[in-house]
Amino acid sequence: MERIASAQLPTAEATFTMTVFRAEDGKEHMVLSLGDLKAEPPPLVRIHSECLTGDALGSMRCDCGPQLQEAMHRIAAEGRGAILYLRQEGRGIGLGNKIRAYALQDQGVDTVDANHQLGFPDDARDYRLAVALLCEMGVCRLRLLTNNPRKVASLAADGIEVVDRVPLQVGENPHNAGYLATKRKRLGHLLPP
Ligand SMILES: Nc1nc2c(ncn2[C@@H]2O[C@H](COP(=O)(O)OP(=O)(O)OP(=O)(O)O)[C@@H](O)[C@H]2O)c(=O)[nH]1
Repeated sequence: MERIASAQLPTAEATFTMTVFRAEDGKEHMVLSLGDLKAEPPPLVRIHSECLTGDALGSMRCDCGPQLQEAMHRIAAEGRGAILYLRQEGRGIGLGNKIRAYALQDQGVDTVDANHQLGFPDDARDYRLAVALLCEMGVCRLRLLTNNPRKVASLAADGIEVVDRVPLQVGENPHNAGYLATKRKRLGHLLPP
């Protein structure tokens, strides 16, 4: 993981430091950070997977956009923390394939079966990327903003101590109710029924 550049990024929530890293496959990933990440208590961290449709366009098919906004808001409120923005669009299958999966979901297939019909696993992400970024920043203990127990387990398996899982339940709407229900029932996300 190569550190490329860092600069200040003023936003409505806070002025974050944005740092770009390049992985061995050439993909660029981003960390938005605030305050001293090595101080106690362990910082609030969000590991966010790229979602062009939700993060940039405000799509209501998923909860990604509101989760990103809420993570920025909570980190700003604490005055320290980080968002790792991983370029693993579409749970790792890429934008074109995610839209193929959306087209299948438009015909009634759920998000997991749509991935399978396209020949992908339900979740193709690799959190070793996140571990490499955390190690680069010297963060070995954190409080993780997520509803996804798989994320917590992946980090723990690679030696990152998740001292607390902080739920991030925002952005439910009539368009994504079925999608969220599938995340809960088939992907193990800790979401209210
Ligand atoms: N393949 C696929 N990817 C999707 C779909 N909807 C959203 N995504 C992607 O899912 C990723 C976000 O993952 P989620 O499963 O929503 O949440 P998570 O990161 O596992 O868990 P949280 O930390 O609780 O948010 C982003 O990369 C989105 O682009 C879909 O229907 N199909």
